[in-house]
Amino acid sequence: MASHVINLQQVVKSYHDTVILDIPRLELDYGVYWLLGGNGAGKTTSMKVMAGLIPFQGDILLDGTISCNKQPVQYRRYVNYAEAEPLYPGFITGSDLVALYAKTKGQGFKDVQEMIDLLGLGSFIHRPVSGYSSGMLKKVSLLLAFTGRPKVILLDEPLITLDTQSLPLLYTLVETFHQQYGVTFCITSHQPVTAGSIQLQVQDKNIVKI
Ligand SMILES: Nc1ncnc2c1ncn2[C@@H]1O[C@H](COP(=O)(O)OP(=O)(O)OP(=O)(O)O)[C@@H](O)[C@H]1O
Repeated sequence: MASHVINLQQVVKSYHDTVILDIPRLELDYGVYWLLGGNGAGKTTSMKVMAGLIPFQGDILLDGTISCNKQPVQYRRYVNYAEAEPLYPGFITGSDLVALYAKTKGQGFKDVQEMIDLLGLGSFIHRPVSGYSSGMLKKVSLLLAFTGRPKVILLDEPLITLDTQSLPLLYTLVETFHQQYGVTFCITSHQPVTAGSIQLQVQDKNIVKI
């Protein structure tokens, strides 16, 4: 039987003495998941834990073999994350970020220049990010989440600050990466990004399928 793409085992995340997440087990197979929950429920914390970006107790297995806590570098190579409100040092350019990601993530499924053109980033990608609007920053962070050859892409509030013309482009990228490249998505959003997404909810510190 095929392994689960993501398998959370006894995951507990606390900030100081306050337990924010307590997830005894959660198994996610290939799919597009839509993560719901009220303000402060723990959606962003869940995404950062699944991205392997913040410490937590327990473990997460990718494809049944790669442990987030024991093989963090390998794990993070295959799990991409775009945060809700991206922040980068002001002096760096979008192109610098793309070059850095290309170097660390390796050859991507899709040509980066093609995605730059698709998302309309060409006119500012060579400028320092200190001059970007929040929507421009958001587009760059989304582009970076689609670099390399991820097995999982986590998108935290990908729709906020994006203009209406960009929404269908993002939907297309998600569909393409899911259907053609076999990528599993977990997305927090106030509206579904794709039809047929599987709903999850952060409820009482746990993540449950609804
Ligand atoms: N760095 C931190 N230090 C301490 N507490 C934190 C930290 N980050 C988040 N929290 C707390 O963890 C809880 C969950 O926060 P989180 O940002 O994950 O919620 P969320 O569901 O994404 O909320 P929202 O919908 O408002 O963005 C909240 O009570 C928040 O105050």
